[in-house]
Amino acid sequence: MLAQLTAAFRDLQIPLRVKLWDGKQIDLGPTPRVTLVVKDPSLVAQLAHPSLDALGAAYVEGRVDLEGPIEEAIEVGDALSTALLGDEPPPVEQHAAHDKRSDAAAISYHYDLSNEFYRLWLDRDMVYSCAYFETGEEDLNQAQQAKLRHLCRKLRLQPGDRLLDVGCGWGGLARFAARECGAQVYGITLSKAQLELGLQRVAEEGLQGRVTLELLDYRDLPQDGRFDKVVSVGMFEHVGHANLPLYCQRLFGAVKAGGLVMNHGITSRFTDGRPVGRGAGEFIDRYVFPQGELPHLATIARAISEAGLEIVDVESLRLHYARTLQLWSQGLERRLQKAAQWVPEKSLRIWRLYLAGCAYGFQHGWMNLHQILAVKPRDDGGHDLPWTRADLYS
Ligand SMILES: C[S@@+](CC[C@H](N)C(=O)[O-])C[C@H]1O[C@@H](n2cnc3c(N)ncnc32)[C@H](O)[C@@H]1O
Repeated sequence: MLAQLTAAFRDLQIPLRVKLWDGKQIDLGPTPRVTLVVKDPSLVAQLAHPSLDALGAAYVEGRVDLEGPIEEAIEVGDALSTALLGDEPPPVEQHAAHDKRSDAAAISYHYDLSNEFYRLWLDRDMVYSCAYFETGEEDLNQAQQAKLRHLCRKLRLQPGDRLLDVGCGWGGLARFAARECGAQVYGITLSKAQLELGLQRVAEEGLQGRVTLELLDYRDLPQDGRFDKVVSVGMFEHVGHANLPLYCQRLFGAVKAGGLVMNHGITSRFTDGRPVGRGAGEFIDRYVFPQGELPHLATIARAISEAGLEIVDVESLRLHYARTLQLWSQGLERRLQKAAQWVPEKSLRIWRLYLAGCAYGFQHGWMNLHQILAVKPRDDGGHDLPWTRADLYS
């Protein structure tokens, strides 16, 4: 078996050293930058067919260790996987059925991990979604504030506007919209840990009269058109293909006629929503976002339109998310020892791979990020948007 592996690795020219359990070493290229320490002989067969899921699982389960910078390990892992498996896209996957109970469990798994852990590498406001860079040189705090401003501008938020924030996280956008734009905000999340810290931060800023945060599933949103504007940021990735029509109907039912809806989230590269990256999608599903699904822009655009909303503006921010994830990953890598105090070793290994891997995936176009702005037209077909986008950049 080992001879097979050595033969498979020959001539690959990848800067990787494989250190085996018995002390033997195989260098795949002249100047290895990353070392894969294989602790378990039964892994040899998998190494000859290295899907990113199998490689990631071996690291998460502690059957291999990595030496070298995490972003280089991702690059080398992808090179190895591409060399030995080729670049065939995976088959179309079956999409999961989603219900409130399984969605709540999936959300708790990810977001209730530890507020202290997330605080270590997110920005001050703990915004957990793609930031917005005007030059690419900004730090995370600046870029997340710019993102919140960009969203509020696109929503043309006015003092007194009633804003619904679907999937509000730790409440960064809700507080920004109340503080900077004078909006009345109602935010919902399914994560108890997020809600607890979110409420604490609202109170610390004295915004209790203007920001209400609650634990609520989007399926239970009021449907009487009471909101002037609706925003959903980094949330619809949890909804699932099967429920996209229902999700969009709930947004439609929540907003008044003439009101605006912003859906900001990750979209798939493939129109049929199949996962990308030789097993990277399976890894994310298994360890990072159980039940997460990425629809293509065309799929979410169809669901939004069929719900009765009219799409008026779409912006791709793929490279903004690559940069955001790179900054998150670098932040975590700088604080690994502290992070280990807040989460088990297995979780730390998962989040290290997830952040560095997604930075790489966005950079290489495995997925995209779209902000989709829509209006709920009034009966006469009118709405209140200005004629041009000039106000966004003034
Ligand atoms: C990636 S976080 C984004 C948080 C926030 N919008 C931000 O940008 O920082 C996704 C959010 O969606 C929420 N969420 C996911 N599924 C939900 C559901 N079924 N109902 C309500 N909220 C949900 C999660 O609880 C979490 O707050």
